[in-house]
Amino acid sequence: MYCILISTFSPLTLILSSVGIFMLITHIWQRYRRFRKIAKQIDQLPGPKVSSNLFGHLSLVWKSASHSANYLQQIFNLLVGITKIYQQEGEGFMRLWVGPTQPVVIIFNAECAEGILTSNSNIDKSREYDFAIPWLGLGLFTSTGDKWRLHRKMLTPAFHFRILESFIPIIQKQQAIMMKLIKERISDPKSNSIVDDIKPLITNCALDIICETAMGVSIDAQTDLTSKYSKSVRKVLDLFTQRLLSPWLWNEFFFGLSPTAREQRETIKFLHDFTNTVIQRKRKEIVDRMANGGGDLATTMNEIGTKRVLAFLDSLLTQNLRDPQSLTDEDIRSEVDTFMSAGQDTSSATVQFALQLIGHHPELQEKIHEELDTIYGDDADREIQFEDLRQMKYLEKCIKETLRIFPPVLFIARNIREEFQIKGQTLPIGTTVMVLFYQLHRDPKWFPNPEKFDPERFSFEQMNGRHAFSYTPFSAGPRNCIGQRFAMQTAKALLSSILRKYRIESMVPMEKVELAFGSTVGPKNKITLKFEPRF
Ligand code: HEM
Repeated sequence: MYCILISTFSPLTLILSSVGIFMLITHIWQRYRRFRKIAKQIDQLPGPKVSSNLFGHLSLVWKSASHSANYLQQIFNLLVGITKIYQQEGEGFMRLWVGPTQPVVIIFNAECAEGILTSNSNIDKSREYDFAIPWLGLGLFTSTGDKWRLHRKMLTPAFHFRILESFIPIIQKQQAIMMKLIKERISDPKSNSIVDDIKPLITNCALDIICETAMGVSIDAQTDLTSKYSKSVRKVLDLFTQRLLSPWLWNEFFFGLSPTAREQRETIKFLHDFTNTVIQRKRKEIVDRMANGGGDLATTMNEIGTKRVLAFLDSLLTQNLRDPQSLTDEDIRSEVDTFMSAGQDTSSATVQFALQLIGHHPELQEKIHEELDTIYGDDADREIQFEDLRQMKYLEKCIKETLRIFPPVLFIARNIREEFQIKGQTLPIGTTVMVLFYQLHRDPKWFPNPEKFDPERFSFEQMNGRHAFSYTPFSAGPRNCIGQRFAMQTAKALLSSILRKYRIESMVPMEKVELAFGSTVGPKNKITLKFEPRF
C-alpha cells in the first residue's frame, strides 16, 4: 500500500508534503508546550480541583444542575457558592477551566477588580460579546482599540448633563402614560388594587424613553402592543440570550446553520432598516434646513433644538456632517442600536427590582415619601423638573442599594491581551477575566450583612473610607457605562412618579425572587404590587 502511494507521487511532492507534515507537527507541539506552560501558571491560582480534563469545571456544573428544571439559577447559585467560600478564605479571585483549553479567572474583591478595570491595555471584551456584533456592529459596547477610544471621546459629550436635562419632557410624557396604565389597572374593582405583574409596564415605558431619546422617534411601545419595532428588539435580545446559553451555538459555523441564526438575520434586517430610515430622515431634516435657512451647522442645530428635543442621534449626525470620515453612517447606526440595547433592559430591571425591594420595606418607603413631599408638596401632578431629580438623595440611595443587591449586569469579561499581574500572580495571554459584580457587592468586608437592603450604606459617612471598586454596577475605569447618569435619571423619574402617588406593597416574598439570565439580568418571576393612593 505504502509502495503504491510512493510510486503515485513525484519525489518533489513527497519531500514538500513531508516538510509540511513536519512543520505542522512542530507547530502543534509548540502550541501544546505553550499551552502546558499557561496551564501550569493557571493551575497555581486558587480554585476548585478540576474533575475532568476534557470538560474542566463544566462537569461540576452538569453534575449539580442536570436534574433541575431551573438549571441556570442552579449553576449561578453554585458559582456564587464557590466564590463565597474563596471570598471568606480571603482570596480575591479564583480560576476555573471551561472545557480543556479555556482558563477563566473570576474576580470578586475590590483590589483585584481595580487592577483589571483600570487597565488601559486589557480593554478587549471576551469573545461572547461578539455575538452582539450582527446587531450592534462595532459600536462602543463591542469595539476595541483606537476605534473604541475615538468613539468614546466623540460620544461622551452626548451624555452631558445639559443634554440629559433636555430629555426631561420625554421622560415626563412617557411616565404619564405609564401612570395612566397603572391607574386603569387598579381602578378595575376586580383587581383589588393589585397589579399582577408590573414588569411589562416598566419595560415598555423604558423602551419608549430610550427610543425617543436615542433616535427621536416614538414607537408607542406602551400603548401599541403590536409595535413591530418593540417586538423585534425583544426578539433579538431573546435570541442573543438563547445563543449565550447554548454552548453548541457558540461556534459561528454551526450557529450559521441553525434556525436561531435565520430568525436572528431576519429580525436584525428589520431593525437595521428601521434605524437606517430614521437616520436618513433626520439627516435630510438638517441638510434641508441648512440649505433653506442658509445657516451653518451649529446655528441650524440650535434652531431645530428650539422646535423639538434633540436626540442622541442628532449629536451623532452633527459629528458626521462635520467630519463624515470620523463617524460613518454605519458607525451611527451601530451607536444608536447600542444605546437601544444597552439602555433598555438594564434600566427597566433596576426599576423592577427597586419596586420589589421598596415594597417590602414600609419604614424605608416612608422616608422616600417624606423626601418626595418635601420636593412636590401635596401637588401630586406637578411635572418633573431636572432639579427635582437632583434633590431625590434618599431615593438615589435606594436605587444604589438595589443595584448592589441586583446588578442587572452580573459580570463583565475581558480577554487578556497583555500578561497581567494580580496579587503577585501572572495571568497569561488568552485568559478570560471576569469581574463578578454580584459577589463583589456582597463582600462582607465592605458590606456587612450583605443580603440586607440598607440604603444607608450609601450615606456619605458609610461611603467614606470604603474601597471605590467594592461597588461597580456600572463597571469602572475606561470602559465604564457611558449611560449611567441617564440610567439614574430614568430610574429616579419612574420610581418617584409611582411613589409620589402611591404606597406600594410587594406581594411576592423576597425568597421567591429568581433571576432571569440573559445578556442582562432581571426578575424572572412576576413583580406583583398592591397600590394604595396617598392622596
Ligand atoms: C441601570 C442601568 C445600567 C446599568 C446597570 C449599566 C451597566 C453597564 C456596565 C456594567 C457596562 C460595562 C460593560 C462591559 O464592560 O462589559 C456598561 C457599558 C455600557 N453602557 Fe451601560 N448600564 C446601564 C444603562 C445604560 C444606558 C441607559 C445606556 C445608554 C443610553 C448605556 C450604555 C452603555 C454603553 C454604550 C456601554 C459601553 C461603554 C464602553 O465600552 O465604552 N448603559 N453599562
